[in-house]
This record gives sequence, C-alpha cells and structure tokens, in this order.
Amino acid sequence: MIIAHAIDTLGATSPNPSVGCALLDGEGRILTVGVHPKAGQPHAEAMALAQARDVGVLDQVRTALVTLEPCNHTGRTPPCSEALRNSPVEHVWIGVADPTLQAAGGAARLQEMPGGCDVTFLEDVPELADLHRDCRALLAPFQSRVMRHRPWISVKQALDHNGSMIPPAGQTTFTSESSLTLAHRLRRATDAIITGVGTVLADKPRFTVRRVPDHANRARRLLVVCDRHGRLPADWKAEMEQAGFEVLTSTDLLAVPAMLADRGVNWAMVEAGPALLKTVSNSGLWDDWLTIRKDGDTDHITLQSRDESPLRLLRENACSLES
Ligand SMILES: NC(=O)C1=CN([C@@H]2O[C@H](COP(=O)(O)OP(=O)(O)OC[C@H]3O[C@@H](n4cnc5c(N)ncnc54)[C@H](OP(=O)(O)O)[C@@H]3O)[C@@H](O)[C@H]2O)C=CC1
Ligand SMILES: Nc1c(N[C@@H]2O[C@H](COP(=O)(O)O)[C@@H](O)[C@H]2O)[nH]c(=O)[nH]c1=O
Repeated sequence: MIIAHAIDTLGATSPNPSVGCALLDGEGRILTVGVHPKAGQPHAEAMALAQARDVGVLDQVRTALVTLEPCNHTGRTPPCSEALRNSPVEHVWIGVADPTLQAAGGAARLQEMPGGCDVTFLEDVPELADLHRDCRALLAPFQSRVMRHRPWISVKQALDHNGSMIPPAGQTTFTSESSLTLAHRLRRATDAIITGVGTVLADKPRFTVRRVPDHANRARRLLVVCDRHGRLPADWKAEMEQAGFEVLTSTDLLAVPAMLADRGVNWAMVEAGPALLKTVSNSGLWDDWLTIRKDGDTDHITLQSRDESPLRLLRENACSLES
C-alpha cells in the first residue's frame, strides 16, 4: 500500500525522490500513509504525521515505515528525523539509506539518546525482502541521477508479429489497449521523453499522457529530439510547446543523459524508432527495456532490467487514479 501510493507521485517530485511513509499503531495497523507530493512541499513523514493529527490518531502512532531514510537536514522543509523524534513514534523501519551526503544521517539522529527510537533497515529483515526491493526500485530514478549524474533510462519498444516496429499505414500504434495504458503510465511517471527526428517526421506524435490521468501539478515536461541535421519541423515543435512540453534538440544522443541530469530529470523514457534504438542498445544507454510484441490479439511483454526496475513497479501496480 505504501509503495502503491508512492508510485503515483513518480513524475511529479523531481528533482526530489518519490517517498512514502506509513504510520502504524501498537498492533501493526496502518493509521495513515503520506507521500511527498512535489519538491518544495512537505516530505512523506510530515504528511503522514499531519494526517494523523488531523484525524485525531497521533497519540496511537508507534511505528513509522518509510521507503527512504528520513532526511536530517533543513532544506526547503525541516528535518524529518526531528519530526519523528518529536512524535510518539518508537520504532522506524527504513526502506533504503539516503544516498545523498546532505540529507543522510537521519537514522543515526533518530537513534540518538535521550528520546531516541529503534531503527531497522529493511535490508536486515529477510522476511521483508520484497518490500525492500520495491523501495529500491522506487528510489532508482533519483539514485541514478544523484549517484551517476544521469537519469534512469527506460526504453519502450513495440514490435508487430513479424518483429517490425513500423506501424501499418495511417496508424502510429498497433499494440493492445492494456499495453498502450502501460505506455501512458510510463509517460506519466517519467520526467522526459527522448525520441528521434525520424519518429517525429513519420508520426507527428503527441507524446501526451491520455489513458491515465496526468499529474495535476506536473512541472514542464521535457522532450528531447535527436536530430543531427536540423530536420525537426518548426510547426510541430511549436505545437508541442503549446501542449506544455519544453522541446530540446540534440545532435549527440550520448550527451543527453548528463544534460537531463543537469535539469533535475530523475527518470527518462525512450520512444524512438529502430535507428535511434540501435544506438541506445549499442551504447548500453538504458537501464530497463520493455518489449511489447504483438501476437494475434494478445501482446507478450518482456522486461529486461539492469537493477531494481521502477518500470517493474509500474507494471505491477496500476495508477490508483486509473478507472
Ligand atoms: N514500435 C515502436 O515502439 C515505435 C515505432 N516507431 C516507428 O519508427 C519509425 C521511425 O523510425 P526511424 O526513422 O528509425 O526514427 P528514429 O526515431 O529512430 O530517429 C532516427 C533519427 O535519430 C537521429 N539519430 C540517430 N542516432 C543519433 C545519435 N547518436 N545522436 C543524435 N541523433 C541521432 C538521426 O537523425 P539524423 O537523420 O539527423 O542523423 C536519425 O535520423 C516510424 O515509422 C515510427 O512509427 C517510432 C517509435 C516507437
Ligand atoms: N507503435 C507503437 C508505439 N509507438 C510510439 O507511440 C507514438 C505515438 O504516440 P501518440 O501520438 O501520443 O499516440 C509513436 O510516434 C511512437 O513513438 N507505442 C506503443 O506503445 N505501441 C505501439 O504500437
């Protein structure tokens, strides 16, 4: 449940991570779940504590489960380690240690006496291995940007029954309704789309989130078009900007990840044709790769992943706003 809530915020929180916090009573019952909705707004722990206060259950809270180590610094909001220390929480379960120097140290601060809490990292609890894996997958986009200075990069590739990526004449897509919904869920969760000028010229794609509701509070979405010879049509670019995209062009795909990291992009997806995908594949410039192969009326979906994959989380958890 904590993961399902936090997944909904992927695509809205960058440059911050998506984080969830559940507060439980002494019997292990969930009282409230908070998420960090957007950079500059309260963190998940503060949201969960505020909810508990609002509904009058704060005095019953004993345990906090957080997907990421509570922050220990005053950034745009006060330290969450202090907020938890100043609450009735006695035990804090932590999904993943904070990978940033500036925010780390929350676990140590929580344990500090007097008035400290017990702290357990999920990696030390074999029975919670699945939850630990989900917390790592949830953090993977942020972790990628801060540790490698490049976003997590997901490729989505649709193939017809002959293995061709080219849609029938007059169409831009050919996969099933449920595969298209997954594709739009991925668009919703990512901060940027990388495409090739060949796709733009052939399809005039919209690249919008339509099959699931987009974030109401989304920052400007980035669209990078790989185009080495200035073939991007100016009228299409203007239409995309009108639709809320910031459109950038690049003559060097290999320079795109660092450029996106500079702009605070945690997670980018590639929606491009066979020419660009060949370079993406040859250069190893991807972290997970979703292949949707049409076979009659059904699609076979495979996911290749280098590490704990946030795309796996999206496949396994429908957006809670989906009808
Ligand atoms: N089934 C699916 O999942 C998808 C299918 N498609 C289909 O693919 C077709 C288009 O494919 P394609 O023509 O291959 O188009 P691409 O989207 O792969 O774009 C190709 C262009 O990308 C640019 N490019 C390639 N490598 C680099 C690089 N290293 N750095 C910078 N730019 C680079 C080149 O631009 P330049 O010419 O300037 O050198 C090239 O012409 C369409 O029919 C479309 O419908 C598209 C997306 C997804
Ligand atoms: N053909 C194909 C895809 N292709 C991608 O979707 C783009 C069209 O997006 P839009 O204009 O927003 O509907 C197209 O240009 C290409 O990038 N995607 C899929 O999920 N399944 C498919 O079968």
